Amino acid sequence: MIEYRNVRVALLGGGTVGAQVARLLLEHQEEFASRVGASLELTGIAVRNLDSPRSADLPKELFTTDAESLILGADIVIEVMGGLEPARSYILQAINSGADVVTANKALLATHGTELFEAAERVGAQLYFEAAVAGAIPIIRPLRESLAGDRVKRIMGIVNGTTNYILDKMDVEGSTFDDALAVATELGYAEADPTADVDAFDAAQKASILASLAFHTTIPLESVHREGIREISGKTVELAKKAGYVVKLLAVCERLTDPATGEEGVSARVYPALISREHPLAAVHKANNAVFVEAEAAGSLMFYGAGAGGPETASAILGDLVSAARRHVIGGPGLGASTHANLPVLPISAITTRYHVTLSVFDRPGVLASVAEEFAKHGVSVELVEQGTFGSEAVSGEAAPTATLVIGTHAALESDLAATVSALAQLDAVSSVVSVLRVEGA
Ligand SMILES: NC(=O)C1=CN([C@@H]2O[C@H](COP(=O)(O)OP(=O)(O)OC[C@H]3O[C@@H](n4cnc5c(N)ncnc54)[C@H](OP(=O)(O)O)[C@@H]3O)[C@@H](O)[C@H]2O)C=CC1
Ligand SMILES: N[C@@H](CC=O)C(=O)O
Ligand code: NA
Repeated sequence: MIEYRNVRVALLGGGTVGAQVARLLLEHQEEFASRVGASLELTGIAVRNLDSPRSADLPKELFTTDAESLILGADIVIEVMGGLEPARSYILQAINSGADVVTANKALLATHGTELFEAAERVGAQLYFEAAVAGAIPIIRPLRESLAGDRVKRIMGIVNGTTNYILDKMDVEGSTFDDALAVATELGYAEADPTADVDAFDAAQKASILASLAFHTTIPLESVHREGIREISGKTVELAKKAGYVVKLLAVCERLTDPATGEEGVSARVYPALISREHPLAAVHKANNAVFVEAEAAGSLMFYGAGAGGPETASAILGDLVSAARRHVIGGPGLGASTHANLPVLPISAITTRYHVTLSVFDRPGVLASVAEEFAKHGVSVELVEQGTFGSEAVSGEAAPTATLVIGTHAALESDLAATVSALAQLDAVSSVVSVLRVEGA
C-alpha cells in the first residue's frame, strides 16, 4: 500500500458550492491521492450557522464557525463563502500563513484582486480561481496558459447562469421574469442577493476578470459598462422572437481603436442584446454559459457548459485544488500575474455595433420620412424598417392612432446612435422610444 503524505485542506463555506466540494472530496479521496501523490485531508468546513441545512450528508464534526483557527493549520484554503468581507481578510490570512488559495469569489477578485494577487506574489503563494468565471467551464486556465502565446482580440459570451435561465424561460416557455428568477434561486444558481445577477454586477465582475486576463492588463470593475435585464419585458422577448432573435445577457471584451484619438484601447461591457436565432449563442439554454474567444492566430474558439450550480462549480474548484496540491508535493513557482500592458479602457460611446430601435409613432403620413432623416443626419445607416402592432394614445384628450416601428441599423458608432435616439425622442411624430437593443453576433 502506498503511504501518502497529507495536504491539509480547509474549506470556508458549506453552501451550494461548498457542500458539494466537501462531498466530492470525501467521496473520491483515493482518486485524489493517486492523482496528486498526497492525501487531501479536509480539516474542516467553516460556516456561519452550524444548524443550516446542507445539500450533502457530511460529517457533523467537520463543521466549525471558527474560520481563523481552521485557516491557521491549512496548506490550501478553499474560499466559497462569497461576499467581500470577511472573505478578503480570510484569504489574506491564508496567503500570509503560507497557504495557497482556491476561490470562486468573482465579486472579491474584481474588487480586491490586485491586492490579493500582490499579497500572494510577495510570499510566493498561488491564487486559483477557475470557478469564478463561467462555473464548470475551463476558461481561466485557457486564457492564462493555453492562449498565453497568442493575442486575444475579442471575447463574447454568456457568463451568468441565472439571467440566462430567466431569459431562456421567458423565451421558450413564456414564463414571467419573477417566476423564472424564483426557480433559478431555488436551484442554487443565483447569488446570495440575486440583484447581483439581475442587474449584471456578477457578469460585470466576470467581464473585468476575463478582460484583464485576455489583454494582460488591469480592467477595473468600475470601467466595465453594465446594463442588467430588469427592463427586458415579456413583450420585448416576444418581439425579438418574431423578428428572428433571442435576448441574451452578453459580456463583450474587445480591443478597439479609440475613434477620438486613433489609439488602441479595450472595451469591456455587459448588456442584454439581440442574437440571431441561427447564432450558436441562441442555443445556450437554462443556466449554461458559453464564451467565444477570438485570437489572432488561433481564430475562433468556443467554450460551453454549466455556468452555475453546486456540483458543476465544485468541479472547477476541485480541478484547482488538484493543481494547488500537486504544487505542494512537487514544488515549483506557479503562475504569476501577467499585467504588463497598459491599455486605456474606452467608454461605451466608442463601440461599434448594430442596433434595433423600437419606436411608438403616431400613425400619420410623413412619419417614416422624418424618422429616417434623423438616422441619416447622424450618420447611422438603416438596414431594415418594420411596422408592428397598432394602438392608440391620448393626445390632448383625443385618441390618436399609433404604430410600432422597428428600425434595424447597420454597424454604427454608439455615440452616433445615442445622438440619433435623443433626436428621435424630440420628434412630434414619435410618441415614445420603446427600446434600444444592441445586436451582437454576425
Ligand atoms: N452557486 C453557484 O452556482 C456559483 C457560485 N459561485 C461563487 O461561490 C461562492 C459561494 O456561492 P454559494 O455556495 O452559492 O453560496 P451559499 O450562500 O450557498 O453558501 C455560502 C456559504 O458560506 C458560509 N458563510 C457565509 N458567510 C460566512 C461567514 N462570515 N463566516 C463563515 N461562513 C460564512 C455560509 O454559511 P451557512 O451555511 O451557515 O449560512 C454558507 O455555507 C460565491 O462567491 C459565489 O459567487 C461561483 C460560481 C457558481
Ligand atoms: N450567480 C452566478 C453563479 C455563477 O457564477 C450565475 O448565475 O452565473
Ligand atoms: Na470556469
